[in-house]
Amino acid sequence: MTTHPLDSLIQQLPKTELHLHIEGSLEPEMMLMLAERNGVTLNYADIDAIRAAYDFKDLQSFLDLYYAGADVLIHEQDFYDLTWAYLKKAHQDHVVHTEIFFDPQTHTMRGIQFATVYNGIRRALDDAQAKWGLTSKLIMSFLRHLSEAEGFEVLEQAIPYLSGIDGFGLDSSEKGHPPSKFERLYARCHALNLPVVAHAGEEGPPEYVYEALDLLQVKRIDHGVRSLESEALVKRLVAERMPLTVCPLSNVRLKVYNDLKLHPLKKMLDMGLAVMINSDDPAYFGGYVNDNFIACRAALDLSDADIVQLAKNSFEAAWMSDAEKAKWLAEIDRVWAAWRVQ
Ligand code: HPA
Ligand SMILES: [Zn+2]
Repeated sequence: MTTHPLDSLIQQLPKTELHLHIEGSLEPEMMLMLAERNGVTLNYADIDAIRAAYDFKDLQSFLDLYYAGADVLIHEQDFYDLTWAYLKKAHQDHVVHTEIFFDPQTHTMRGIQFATVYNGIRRALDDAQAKWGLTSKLIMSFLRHLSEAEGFEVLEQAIPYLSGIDGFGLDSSEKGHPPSKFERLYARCHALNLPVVAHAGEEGPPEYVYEALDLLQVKRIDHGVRSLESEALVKRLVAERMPLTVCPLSNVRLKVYNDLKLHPLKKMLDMGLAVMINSDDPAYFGGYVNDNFIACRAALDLSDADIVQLAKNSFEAAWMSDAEKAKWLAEIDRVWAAWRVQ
């Protein structure tokens, strides 16, 4: 099969990924391997049985599986192997900078030490920077279906490791758990002088996006696609160039949209929203960053200018210095120009 010319542009462009749950990069092969290594019994006989279970009807049906899958992660080396496998994929996709979420409560609730989780992930991130120059940020996410008190508890456990934690996020079951539930917890995060983001407007209404902006003072909105239901909100997001970390294949798998052709990514780009493409939970949703780009290129008829804009937006919204951003934006223009004349 010949490669579509735009797919070689997608491959060659430097990109960042800003919305990736490291636990969601657990491929079935690694799930089985770790289950065996750690003597954990899985409810699935083989890889096909695991993949067959990836037929989600909404966010919650996915989360049930995602938390169950994480049970195979026990030792520091498991977290290292998980993170390393993702970083290798990111590097192959020419992702040069990634900002990943980890959910410590998913593990501390099962009796795994915070340090075990953190040290494994941190070491893999440091190794990827040393080996490939792949830079990264680590964002600690609170599980919003749990209580505020449990959020404060895990934040306390994180204090000794803050030199290697770059920000905080909010994920898990959105409906019924508005950002306002964590206003005081986020105030404490701000007091620690670290930036914050939150999932909002994935399944939840535009009001949750307003709460994330006004009560939690987020630097980015994760997903945010339901913002489109409010014209006033869109206007504000455009005016503020508030980044929305959009995850197209995730949205289709979790039935936010029934078909990728119905996804508003292109419309959002045309409206001037600061959107970019991310994989969210690539092992569960059918692909990594370039898979998402290629699927969107095909379903939404993206142009080369659209693809370049998405890549540029990914740097605009990244937590890196202006000098680093300028360097990568120039590299994008260089790659685009070379692609056009080939
Ligand atoms: O897509 C998601 N949404 C909310 N919580 C999550 N935790 C992992 N992935 C997700
Ligand atoms: Zn997510």
